[in-house]
Amino acid sequence: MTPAPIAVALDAPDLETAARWAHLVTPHVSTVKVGLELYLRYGPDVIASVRGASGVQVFLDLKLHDIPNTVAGATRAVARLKPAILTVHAAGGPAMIRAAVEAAPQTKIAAVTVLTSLTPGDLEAVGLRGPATDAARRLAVLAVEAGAQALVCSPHEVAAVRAEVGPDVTLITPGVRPAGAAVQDQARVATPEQALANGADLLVIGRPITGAADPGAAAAAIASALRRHASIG
Ligand SMILES: O=c1ccn([C@@H]2O[C@H](COP(=O)(O)O)[C@@H](O)[C@H]2O)c(=O)[nH]1
Repeated sequence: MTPAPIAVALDAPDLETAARWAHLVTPHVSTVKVGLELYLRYGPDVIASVRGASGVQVFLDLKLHDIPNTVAGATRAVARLKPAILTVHAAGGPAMIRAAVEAAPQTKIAAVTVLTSLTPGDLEAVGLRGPATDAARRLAVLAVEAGAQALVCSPHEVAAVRAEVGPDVTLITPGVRPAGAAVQDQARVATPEQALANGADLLVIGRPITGAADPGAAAAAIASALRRHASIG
């Protein structure tokens, strides 16, 4: 069976836990995601540990955001680990995004538009007036024009972003919660089925899977619900 288009966020406090989660979920999902907590604690070794023998696709979610020269250097430093996807913040601007794209020709650079944890009040407070969709669309176009091959946005904005950037850009949505699951610190959320129906290519799901008693079973259940939905819808 083809693994589901899910990136499991391995936000674990230690390497052993992350490697165990990766081992349990990789039969069911296409991708595992390494974020700041794990990478800052363990560095490059974490990639081999979570990739394991399965060779699952690794998404390195470092959300780089600095001047272009610094981001180019940081991107070169991690490109040798061959992550399939690496994130930068779209708000870093076109020159920064282009620097990342040129520094890692074998890795998809994904630009984060508007963090899924931000509420309308938060957006206003950081000077982004108007709906999240407006900012996400604007940042998406800027990032794609600068060479980004993928974008990160919430399931609420993904249809509008797709309409702006067309079918060839990979759209990645965190902020995904199965019906009834706790929303936690996320703000703009939807179910896995809704996120896919809205046009997402890859769903980022962390705690609803890794916080389950059996993360492998939780990943398998979401994957099979998505398959059922796709065959009915
Ligand atoms: O806008 C964004 C960008 C990245 N993330 C990351 O996705 C996961 C979500 O984990 P959950 O446990 O499913 O909430 C996490 O690693 C974030 O750093 C995001 O949530 N929103």
